Amino acid sequence: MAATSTTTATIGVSSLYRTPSLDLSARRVFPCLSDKPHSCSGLLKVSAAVASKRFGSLCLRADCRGSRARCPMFVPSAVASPNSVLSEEAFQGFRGLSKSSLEEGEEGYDADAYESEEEEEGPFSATAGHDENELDIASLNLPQQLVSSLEKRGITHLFPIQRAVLLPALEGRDLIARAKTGTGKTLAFGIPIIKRLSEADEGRKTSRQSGRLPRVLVLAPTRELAKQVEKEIDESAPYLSTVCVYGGVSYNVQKSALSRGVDVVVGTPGRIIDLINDNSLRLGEVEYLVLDEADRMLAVGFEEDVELILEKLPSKRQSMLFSATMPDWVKKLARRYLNDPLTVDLVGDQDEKLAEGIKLYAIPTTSTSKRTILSDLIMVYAKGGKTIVFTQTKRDADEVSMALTNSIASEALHGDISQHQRERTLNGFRQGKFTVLVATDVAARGLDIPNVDLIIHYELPNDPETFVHRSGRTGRAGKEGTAILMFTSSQRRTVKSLERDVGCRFEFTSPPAMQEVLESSAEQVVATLQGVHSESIQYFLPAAQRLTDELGTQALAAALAHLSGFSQPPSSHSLISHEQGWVTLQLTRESGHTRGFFSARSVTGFLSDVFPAAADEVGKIYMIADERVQGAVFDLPEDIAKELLNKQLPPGNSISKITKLPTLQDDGPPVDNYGRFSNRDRGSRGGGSWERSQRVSRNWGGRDSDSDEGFRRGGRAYRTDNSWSKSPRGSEDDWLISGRRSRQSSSYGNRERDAFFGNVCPKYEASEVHALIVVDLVIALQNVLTNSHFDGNSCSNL
Ligand SMILES: Nc1ncnc2c1ncn2[C@@H]1O[C@H](COP(=O)(O)OP(=O)(O)OP(=O)(O)O)[C@@H](O)[C@H]1O
Repeated sequence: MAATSTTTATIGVSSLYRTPSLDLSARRVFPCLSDKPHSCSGLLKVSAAVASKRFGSLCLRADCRGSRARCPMFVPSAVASPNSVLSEEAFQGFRGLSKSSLEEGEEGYDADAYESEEEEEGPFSATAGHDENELDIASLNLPQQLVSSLEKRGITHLFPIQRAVLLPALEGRDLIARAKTGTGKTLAFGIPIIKRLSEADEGRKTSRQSGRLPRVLVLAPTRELAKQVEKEIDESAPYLSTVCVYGGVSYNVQKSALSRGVDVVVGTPGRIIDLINDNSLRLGEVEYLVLDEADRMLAVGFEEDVELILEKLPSKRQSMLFSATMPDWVKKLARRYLNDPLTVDLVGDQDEKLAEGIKLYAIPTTSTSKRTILSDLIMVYAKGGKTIVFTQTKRDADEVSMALTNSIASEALHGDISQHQRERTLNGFRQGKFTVLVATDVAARGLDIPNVDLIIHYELPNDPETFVHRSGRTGRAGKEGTAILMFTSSQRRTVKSLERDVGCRFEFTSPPAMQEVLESSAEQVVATLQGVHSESIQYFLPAAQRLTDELGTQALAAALAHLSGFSQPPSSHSLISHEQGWVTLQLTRESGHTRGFFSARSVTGFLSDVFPAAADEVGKIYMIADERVQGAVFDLPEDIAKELLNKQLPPGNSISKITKLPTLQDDGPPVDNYGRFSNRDRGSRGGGSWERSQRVSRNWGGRDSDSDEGFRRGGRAYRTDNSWSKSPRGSEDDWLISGRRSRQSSSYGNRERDAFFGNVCPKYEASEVHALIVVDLVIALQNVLTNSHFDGNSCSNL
């Protein structure tokens, strides 16, 4: 420390932007950097985005350090290249980033020393004279038309990623950028490109020339994202001609739009290649290239197409690459096709990757209870707002959507649905014609649907990135939102891994109790009533008057109950399986009264002693996770439970009906796809999560169950190396500790088997199906035997 002389200049970013021209270099803003001999030119750390919750507080700070040893300039990685623009957060996570930087293998820098200096100043030290209003878009010397069209859409201040990208993009630098979901990446490249195109067009007669070739090419991995980017650019700069090209629709419209002359082409790689081959799209005049969601290109198998397109671009151009992660292929692209790129990272490895304002819940379910719980979750957590439910497969998306439609208007969105229908569905959802969209991961990335209140991960995502992108469909543009992860008992550990990988915390909670569902549906009905037209009300007033006279508030309550779909009283349901007609009880034993190890077997034994009918009918039994409590929860049919609750119990034991599940013990291996394909890589848990995630992404691409443009490179992975992890059968039984088969579990078996063959048969040859049947039987037998070890009674069920 003593040997270091540190000069820190902290300057409000507005002083940068208020200069007459935005075409400034950092050195002009911080003259000390270039003028003073001690200033070690290039020793610039621009902490471009210190985002407050409201994206409000931003400062740029230049640190001129007199010591070579301690200076970020000497970090020879691309991330910390002399002109890198990094957030404070990114700098905190610098060590991890530099590992995965483009110039791997070179010497690192003393991150600890650097951090200690950070601490002295405080990583987010308030900027003297910083004023949010100084950053408003109107004062940035942008084209007036652009400012007005942004203003019309309520966009008056730059978001952090936009602030961070603006200056270097205007300087013509190539960029690699990373920011959290929903934080405005599209306009981050959109605004500078539009500004430069507009300036170039000023006074040019030929700017509207028919047949002109595109100057901007934006590559997006999915049709939906491409359309969205096009919309954002078109709405921001309607005076430019923007054309979107993607597969699944006729070529003619796209070709004639291109032939009329175009400024910006946004598209998916497959269709772009087709149009190039057809000579309808010529890229010889492209000055700006944007690769949006570059890692996703890899995941959906667009590597070759992207490279082919990049080869066809003029070498003199500006390129901007946006990517959530940096798989090897993306690094390779950056090395090969970007010119001395500047890295803008507003995420960093240590931080939560989700936008702030997204509340996360994890809710235990079983495969049989999922659907019932789902509609309750939507009722209680979305409260009539927009919800996106994510499934793993197209089939599930269809089925879940169909099942929901009985109670809530919903539609499915996945890759097998025609492009036109997908667009109709998305528009309907945007306009609020229906409130629940059930989608595969095709919809997870990039879709910007305003005001989505709730995301439900009906099935666990395959990797942390998918979780982040799915969840990022809510809480956009600084708004609040909720994401709920549904998991089964055997997936609890996976949920914990997810927390670690994403850097987030779930609130573990039970499925909504019936009371909550009733209250929420009453609230929604009341809200709907408020929307009834006053004229319509007049027609019903006499009847309402009569009813009120006869029944008082009962009349209104009856109407609310009916409109909520509860004309009949709700039946009780299990908290474990959510099946109707069942209740969940908790047995607790005081510590002095236990004989040996308290287990599921002790529970059945206990029930046999107290009330044999209960032992015969008991459903699933789970031990309570809290070590200080000797207890278990179990399901019983409602009538049996009532009788049991009236029985005299041996001293030290108590049984009660519960309305919320306590935390239960974990059993069995995780049953999901999460990180499965990266197990080998993960074995050495040494790499940072950025590094790990590359491997996840690469492998994940191979099994995408619903990728865009028909890029389906793997079948449904029911059978994996040594497990049946996605098989719908048996997953429950894997962790079932129940001593006996109950009515519940036997019905489960049939249903699941049907689902299994229904799912598998269309995808497999007859011989494979036979093999699957055999394996299925073997597993079933193993389960029975396992249970018979556990509880001799099970054998009698054979
Ligand atoms: N400066 C701004 N002020 C207000 N709203 C903005 C601003 N910039 C962008 N938005 C809005 O925020 C929303 C999210 O922007 P965008 O889709 O570009 O985010 P993103 O970072 O690309 O998200 P994702 O990673 O999910 O693709 C859009 O509706 C956009 O219009």
